Amino acid sequence: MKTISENRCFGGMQGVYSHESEACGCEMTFAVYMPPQAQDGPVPCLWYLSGLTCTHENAMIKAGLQAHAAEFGLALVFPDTSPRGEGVANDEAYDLGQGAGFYVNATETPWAPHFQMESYVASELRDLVTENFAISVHHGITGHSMGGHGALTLAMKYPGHYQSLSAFAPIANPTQSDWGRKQLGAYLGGDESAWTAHDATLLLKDKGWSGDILVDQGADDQFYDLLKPGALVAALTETKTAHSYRLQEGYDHSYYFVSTFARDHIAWHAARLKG
Ligand SMILES: N[C@@H](CCC(=O)N[C@@H](CS)C(=O)NCC(=O)O)C(=O)O
Repeated sequence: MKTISENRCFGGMQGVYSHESEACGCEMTFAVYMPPQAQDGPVPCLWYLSGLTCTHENAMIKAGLQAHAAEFGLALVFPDTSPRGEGVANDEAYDLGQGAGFYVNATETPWAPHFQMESYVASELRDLVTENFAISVHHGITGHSMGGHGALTLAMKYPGHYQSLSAFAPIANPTQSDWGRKQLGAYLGGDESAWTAHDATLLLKDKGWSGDILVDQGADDQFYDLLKPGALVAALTETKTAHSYRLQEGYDHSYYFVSTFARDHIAWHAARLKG
């Protein structure tokens, strides 16, 4: 693991690091925020998965999570959204390839050799940060848009991995959306039965979630129709999953929306990760 930068931030440390990823077969960059409480021993860890076009950096500099993480004593991990580099497959579209890994393990050409973001986030990077930082066994997960999809699906796919769950404007029903069908088809192939394990709405009905879920969604989100929040809310209701779904009047899809509700999400996770 290489240190790219470390900056004191709200009494803790915002770091950016890179490492050679076995899962993705390339160098991966990620960011970790350690709160001041970590000086006294391991702290719970909140994973923040970012959306389309993002790197580890967008949320780190725009979501304003660090002040709240310092207040509540949570570490933050910001993974990249895909493998990157010259030898890594890409596409001209902003929503496929580099910057758009969708948190799945690709099985199809040309993506399969590097696009293994599910294993990367759920296993490899988790092991790496747990070994190298004062992080406890308590992990929560959240994310925005494609990252909200990643948070919801990884939490349900890996029971026991994450003890708390929330999302900001998640891609909630990707098998029924152009933000999903295109990418799941490219990465996993045309057999749609392979897609269902990567759709939060379908996973909720199939496997469910053992805890409760906080979802914030902007009512003026310019991508509202692609995100399909209604399908997720219907599944939450149908499965009697405890949740707080908040449709936020006037808010769009941007980091102004994410940063506005960042403290509520940190408080949600902190309350569930202390036990
Ligand atoms: N077509 C848009 C879609 C991308 C987009 O809005 N991405 C969201 C996540 S889905 C984002 O977080 N963008 C980066 C940022 O706002 O810093 C663009 O390329 O700007």
